[in-house]
Amino acid sequence: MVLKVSEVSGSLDRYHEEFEGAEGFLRASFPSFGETFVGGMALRSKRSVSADSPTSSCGSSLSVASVISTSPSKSSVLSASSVCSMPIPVVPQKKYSAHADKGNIHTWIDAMRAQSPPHYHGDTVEAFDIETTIYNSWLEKHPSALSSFDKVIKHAVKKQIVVFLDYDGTLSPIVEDPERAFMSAEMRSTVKDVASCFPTAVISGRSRPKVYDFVQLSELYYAGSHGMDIMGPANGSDGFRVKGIKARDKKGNDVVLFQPAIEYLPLINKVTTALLESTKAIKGSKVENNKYCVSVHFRRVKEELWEALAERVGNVMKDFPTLSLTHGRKVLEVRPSIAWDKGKAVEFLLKSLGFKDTSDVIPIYLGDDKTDEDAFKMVNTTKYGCSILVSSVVKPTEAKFSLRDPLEVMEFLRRLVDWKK
Ligand SMILES: O=P(O)(O)OC[C@H]1O[C@H](O[C@H]2O[C@H](CO)[C@@H](O)[C@H](O)[C@H]2O)[C@H](O)[C@@H](O)[C@@H]1O
Repeated sequence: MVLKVSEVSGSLDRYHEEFEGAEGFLRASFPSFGETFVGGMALRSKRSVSADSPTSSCGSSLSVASVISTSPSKSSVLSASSVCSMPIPVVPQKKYSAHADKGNIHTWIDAMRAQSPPHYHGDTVEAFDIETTIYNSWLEKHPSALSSFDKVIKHAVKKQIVVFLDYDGTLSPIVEDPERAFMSAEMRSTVKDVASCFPTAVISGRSRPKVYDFVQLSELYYAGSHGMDIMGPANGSDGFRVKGIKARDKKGNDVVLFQPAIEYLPLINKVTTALLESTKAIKGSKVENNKYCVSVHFRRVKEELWEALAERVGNVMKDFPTLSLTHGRKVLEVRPSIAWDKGKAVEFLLKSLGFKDTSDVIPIYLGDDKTDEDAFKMVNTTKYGCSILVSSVVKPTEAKFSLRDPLEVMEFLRRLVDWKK
């Protein structure tokens, strides 16, 4: 059986209706949940192949050599005098849902699946055709940033491009073991070239020192913990509404360190200990402390144990009412309930770079995950902003453009460099 394009488009529209219906239901049932929930297209077949199946790493081995401290507890990059005198900025509180009832647990699990939907590699050539047709129909709404390259750089002659890069799934392929998510030497050298042409920042859910260890390029700006730990340039940051702490990196450069969730540090360490204890019996689970947030990984846990794991996470959360849960690709993330996200980090960095008027700049943001959606939204509010989702499967997204995988990301970045040169 071969479906006509119109029939497939119909399925896609029906899917969107169902997704929106589910989101409406969730909003009604859990008023605060709409802020974090994102659904996704779960095209399932009996013999599906995961979009996130382990990919071999082509990365080089990494050594710990950085301008940034690798110990989350030490601020070795800072000159002591700079740290103490600055007030901790007050960031408005934002409530996410973290109730551990069964309804929510299933919602978390569905939301995690939605971020990593399987490829619909059905049993037949026709099934493959359907998948391709549905993907192509989605591509019409989120065209490839490669085929639309001229559109992306249309205004770039007179404006300054600033590049924002997510790490996992964007610069490095998704792999089973988060400790081995290396980026390739080619990608590193490409990002280095990008940074020699445009201001470039990496914005990751990882802790800042950890993502630095993976990337190993001192010429970039880094925001770790989903933007809650930013090291940016000192120039141009004066006058910014929420000031960072003036500091100096190991090379003697002036930088600004901005950590809006700093007072949550003891709590994050406490919840990490509690999560480690409560999840240790679940085989394959992993708790990763990302300094201002904590990831609980489901990727190596058998699917039949996902509910038990989510339930344990939910039970721990009951003791931490000021923390919230969000989700990503086979991961639940515990974070402070503050109104700060990757979008705010992009805004902060743009202002820190001196772009108070965003119509002077072309921010280009590339990311693959739910938490990148906040950054897409922010970039879309700017006149020339370019938001790019990295995904080889259909996902609901705010991004205007798409790229399939880190290899296409590298090709896109190369074209940016070539265009500049
Ligand atoms: O914002 P990012 O840089 O994309 O970080 C988001 C999370 O990425 C990592 O987890 C994801 O990648 C792992 C390695 O490929 C994969 O095993 C895992 O299933 C993914 O969720 C990282 O380990 C998390 O701490 C980050 O929050």
